Amino acid sequence: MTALPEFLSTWITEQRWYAGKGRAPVWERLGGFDLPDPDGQAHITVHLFLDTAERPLLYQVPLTERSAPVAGLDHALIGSYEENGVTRFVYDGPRDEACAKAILRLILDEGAVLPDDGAPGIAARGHCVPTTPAIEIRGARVLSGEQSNTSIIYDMVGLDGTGAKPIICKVFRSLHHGENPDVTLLSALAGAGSTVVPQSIGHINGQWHDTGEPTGFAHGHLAFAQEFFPGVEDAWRVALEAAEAGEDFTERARTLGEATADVHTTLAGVLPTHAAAPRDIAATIASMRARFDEAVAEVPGIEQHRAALQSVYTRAATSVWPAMQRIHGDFHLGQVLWVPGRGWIILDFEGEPMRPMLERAREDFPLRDVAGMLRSFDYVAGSVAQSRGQSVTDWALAARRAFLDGYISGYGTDLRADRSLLDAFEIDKALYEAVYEARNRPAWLSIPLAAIDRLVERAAS
Ligand SMILES: Nc1ncnc2c1ncn2[C@@H]1O[C@H](COP(=O)(O)OP(=O)(O)O)[C@@H](O)[C@H]1O
Ligand SMILES: O=P(O)(O)O[C@H]1O[C@H](CO)[C@@H](O[C@H]2O[C@H](CO)[C@@H](O)[C@H](O)[C@H]2O)[C@H](O)[C@H]1O
Repeated sequence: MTALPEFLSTWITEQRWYAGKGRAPVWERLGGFDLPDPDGQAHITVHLFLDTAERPLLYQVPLTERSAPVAGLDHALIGSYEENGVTRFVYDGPRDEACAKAILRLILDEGAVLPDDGAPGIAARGHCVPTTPAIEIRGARVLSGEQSNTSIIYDMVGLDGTGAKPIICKVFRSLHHGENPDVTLLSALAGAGSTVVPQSIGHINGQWHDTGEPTGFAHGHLAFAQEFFPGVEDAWRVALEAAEAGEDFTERARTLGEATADVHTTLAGVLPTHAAAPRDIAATIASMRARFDEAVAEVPGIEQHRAALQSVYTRAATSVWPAMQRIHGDFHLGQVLWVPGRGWIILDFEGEPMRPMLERAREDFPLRDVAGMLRSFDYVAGSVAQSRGQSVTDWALAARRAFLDGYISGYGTDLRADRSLLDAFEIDKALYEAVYEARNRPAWLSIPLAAIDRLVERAAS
């Protein structure tokens, strides 16, 4: 395939991971490479397409092309086109086992592939964690459910035929020059022996054309593979069920606080940290003010809090700020799994999807994650009130308190000593959520708006 056919462009714009909804895309191909198919039936190509219609966004689109349709693969068929009188059938790569297997094989074999346009250098290189046992892929399927990327689940078998743990490989759909924090942070945590994240298996690094870079090429992570926990529920579901049943959640909230502190302590031990300089504090306060303006633009009613929030931010600026370090960045109950026999497992260190990737890859304040999880317990109450008309405010308050207790006992700093600083971060997260809900789930907008009212009132008292 040389140019991007219309049917493929339409398909891309319909995918959950396509961010440019509501306008016509303008495509440019910045790179691509072929992966070997051991069966020789499929032509597997990973395309990197840039949409230049507005703010340029680069997408990773693995496809397979076949000369005849494959029985049982209709769900993955995107369309067909003619080339030199021959019809080519185009499939969504991750849903075609040939491509799914080739992606993981590149990681397990630490393979390297050349660009398909003759550009110099390596287009993609797989890296595998040395402790990964010798394993073979038995089957692959795409994870169902809402996702910003595309994850493939692999059933694995040991080379001696014995069972092996399944693997999940996240294929990043939106690509950026530089590190993807999900890979860097989860690899660093797993490498440091943390038991509250999945074990890492490996990742793929890629290179593509970028006239904005001095070398003419950009480099970034294309995919990340890790241990998969089958049949488990995320903490959002576990908490929701407990709240609806009026079940005490404080012990689990406390251990989640401890697990969060464990992640922060480990990250501070293995990756750079630095004391918060006046310019860091000023930049954070400026970003909070910018967030407020963004929220007002999306939800004009928030303007009523302008004066009160000015004093919240002014007061926060004079607080004693903790050191800066790498953090999760978008921490909420949906990012945590409850794994029976193992406990809480924390996932998805990609940071807030609405923040530029460069910002997400910098040191930040751990308070941001604490505030994120506090908001999430409030969301449980908001969701139960909406869906069942049931008030679980006390449940949420107790969970918030227990989470903070667990966090403080593990992290060693009493965050309650200067509650106004933590409140500033919580308000900031609720403003982010107001924008997120206004854009994605207007029916839930009242949840962050009620929290903003409450937090502003408390700050003023
Ligand atoms: N290691 C894992 N084990 C089990 N389920 C997982 C694992 N990693 C991710 N998941 C499931 O996939 C979902 C999406 O993963 P996530 O990392 O949040 O992807 P995305 O960044 O695309 O949203 C999670 O909410 C969880 O349900
Ligand atoms: O897609 P991500 O998981 O990276 O995060 C985005 O979507 C989340 C919703 O799925 C959103 O989280 C908000 O809603 C949750 C309940 O669905 C709640 O638990 C969170 O506390 C709340 O922030 C998240 O903000 C957004 O970045």
